[in-house]
Amino acid sequence: IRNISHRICSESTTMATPPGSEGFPFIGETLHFMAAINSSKGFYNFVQLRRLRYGSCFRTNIFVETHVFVSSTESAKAILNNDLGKFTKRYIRSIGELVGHHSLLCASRHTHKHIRSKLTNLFSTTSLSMFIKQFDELIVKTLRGWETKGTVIVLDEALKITFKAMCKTLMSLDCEDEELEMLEKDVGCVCEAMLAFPLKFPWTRFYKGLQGRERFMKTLEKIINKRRENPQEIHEDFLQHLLTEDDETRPDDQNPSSLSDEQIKDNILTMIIAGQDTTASAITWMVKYLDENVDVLQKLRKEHLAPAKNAWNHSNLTLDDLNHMSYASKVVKETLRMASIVPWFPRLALEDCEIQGYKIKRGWNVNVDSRSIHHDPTFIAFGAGGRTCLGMNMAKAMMLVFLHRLITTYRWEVIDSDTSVEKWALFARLRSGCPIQVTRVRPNSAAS
Ligand code: HEM
Repeated sequence: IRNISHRICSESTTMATPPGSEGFPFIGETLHFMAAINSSKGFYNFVQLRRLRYGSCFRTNIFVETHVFVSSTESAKAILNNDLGKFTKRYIRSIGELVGHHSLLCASRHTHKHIRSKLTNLFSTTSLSMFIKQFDELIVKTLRGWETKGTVIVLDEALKITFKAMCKTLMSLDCEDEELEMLEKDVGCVCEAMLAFPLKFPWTRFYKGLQGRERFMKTLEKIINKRRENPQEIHEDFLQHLLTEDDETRPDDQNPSSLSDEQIKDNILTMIIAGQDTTASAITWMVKYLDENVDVLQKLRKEHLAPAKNAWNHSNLTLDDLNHMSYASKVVKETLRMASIVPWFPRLALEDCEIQGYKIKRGWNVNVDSRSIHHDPTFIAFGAGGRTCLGMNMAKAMMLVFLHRLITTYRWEVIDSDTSVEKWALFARLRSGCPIQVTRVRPNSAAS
């Protein structure tokens, strides 16, 4: 990797730029990109076609900017590790406006480091253990409700569950809290606008996303104000940790280590978006893949229904239980590889440099094409380097808890095997939502 890093750094003026098409004057290949987003193959199809045509490093022009896509594992790791500080993360402008400029996803390198250090504290083993218990209770309750339904749309259910789980752990919001439903709708508007053309007219998807963001922020402000007015109330959640640290070190300008309200709010929204949609999509693909791989499902059932594992079914799951689910962990990993939920990781070149023998100019977007890389055994489902996913253990825990409770409570059959993906979705989501017919496995499990 170090060698590749050096190659990435060594600058040359005689080198060719990566192969590819600049498309039409001014708009480049934006229309092709939008057409892919609006098709059942999804926006990754745009990348895949060009990778096949031009190879593992190619160039295109979308939204009036040059984008390079890289799919060699070594170059990808060097870019993500960013040892030489040549790259910074950058999302397309519309995403920046929607999640907010203080979001971890968009902050400048220096601010990112500061915000990330504050948020990393929240993802401790203690908070993960508490999260697993809460998530398990939520799953058991939800699965109980499936029996009367017969047919369920896995994606819809998983989106509801992961949203509730994130809101509980971030802000202690429970199902009966009136804010929960409002926030869910608002976050939905924001997510749907992530890939929209950034036009601000009242009828556009982008505008509706911005309005969703505004409403979300107002609700969050109310929650924050209520907590400040009632400091005696005890809350064990991420928001409280951030606020307490903030309040204790006030005033902000005298203590640059505290996060401002704007930073806290943008990052609460970011963590919901980063954690809800991704994990729900991964759970849905996992159910589909298992339905298609009967041998794997049988082996999994053996692991989870063995009498020695009865303890898993009669009390809440713990972090230690999840650590002993060895075969299920492999299923989770393989699902993440095959589904490639985050299909590419966007970066910005801060200086002229070289990748795979091609010249990259300062200001170009350099995207790591993770979906292609996932067909290499050393895959990177949660990224690498200083931007590695903060919630990766949380996400894997959610998938394992869901998997255990599902296979020990129900047998299922996928009733629509269509593999088309949802239009406009930033993360790879099944268009059908994966409808399944469920039948109870045994009446004595924890979900009964
Ligand atoms: C299956 C579920 C998930 C997948 C596949 C996933 C994947 C990723 C990937 C690939 C990145 C790095 C992107 C890049 O380098 O450009 C990332 C970043 C991030 N993820 Fe996740 N993630 C998942 C769940 C979660 C959860 C549950 C959270 C909880 C809050 C979370 C929070 C974040 C945050 C905050 C970042 C930004 C980190 C930074 O820029 O420093 N993710 N995720």
